Amino acid sequence: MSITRGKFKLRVMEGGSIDSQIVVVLGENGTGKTTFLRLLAGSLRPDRVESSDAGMPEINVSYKAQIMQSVSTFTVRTLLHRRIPDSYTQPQFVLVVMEPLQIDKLMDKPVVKLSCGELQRVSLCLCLGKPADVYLIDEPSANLDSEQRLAASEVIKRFIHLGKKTAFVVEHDITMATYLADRSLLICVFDWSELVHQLDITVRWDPTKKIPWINKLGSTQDREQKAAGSYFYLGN
Ligand SMILES: Nc1ncnc2c1ncn2[C@@H]1O[C@H](COP(=O)(O)OP(=O)(O)OP(=O)(O)O)[C@@H](O)[C@H]1O
Repeated sequence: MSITRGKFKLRVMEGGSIDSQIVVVLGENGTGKTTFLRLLAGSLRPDRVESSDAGMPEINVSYKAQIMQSVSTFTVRTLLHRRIPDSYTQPQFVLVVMEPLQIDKLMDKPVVKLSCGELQRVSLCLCLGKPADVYLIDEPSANLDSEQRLAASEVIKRFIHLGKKTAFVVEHDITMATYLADRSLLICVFDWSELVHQLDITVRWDPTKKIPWINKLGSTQDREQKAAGSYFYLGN
């Protein structure tokens, strides 16, 4: 499937994941990691879906956004009670998630007064507290100090493995990413212009398939594009 947002285009190829697996999504800023997670979460719709995706199963997901904001005047306790009423009192969830994230210290604070790091811990708790098969966690280490980053990694790892769930985690902190990853997925920008020069090929836009297409070596199109110095021609 693919999605276009302004000048940015992300193409996602078919893949798979298994239970008890954490897939860490890596890539430079702006390469589309959040866009990929939001596609999986269903909060963004692809503008093109290949036929092989047609049988994609409906997945029950829980998503933690990268940018968290809250103007809620509720206390953390009220928020947990409203959003994850079953999980937040469940002994195993308390032990595996809430205690290591030190949520008990935040219970009586109004959400609007939480620091960014505190809000991050509460957001992670809310995400994991929602029953789901796949957890989509965007930058859980942002705003956390090194001790809390370690705690957050352990929480995610134990929760996903114990519950035999699947997680896709976007992470820039390489220590945390290495610790978390059962598997890694690199989202990259493919620099065609560099590659076509190295291979001495030319590429044109195929209007029917709506993809870039490599010209046959020595063909009229290939020779014309080389003569014009236009190795990678995508039209106007
Ligand atoms: N609403 C939008 N309209 C136009 N372009 C957008 C929109 N949202 C995102 N983009 C662009 O899509 C590209 C991918 O954004 P995305 O947030 O998915 O990247 P990212 O890999 O998560 O980045 P980061 O590591 O900085 O969080 C960026 O170039 C961004 O500017």
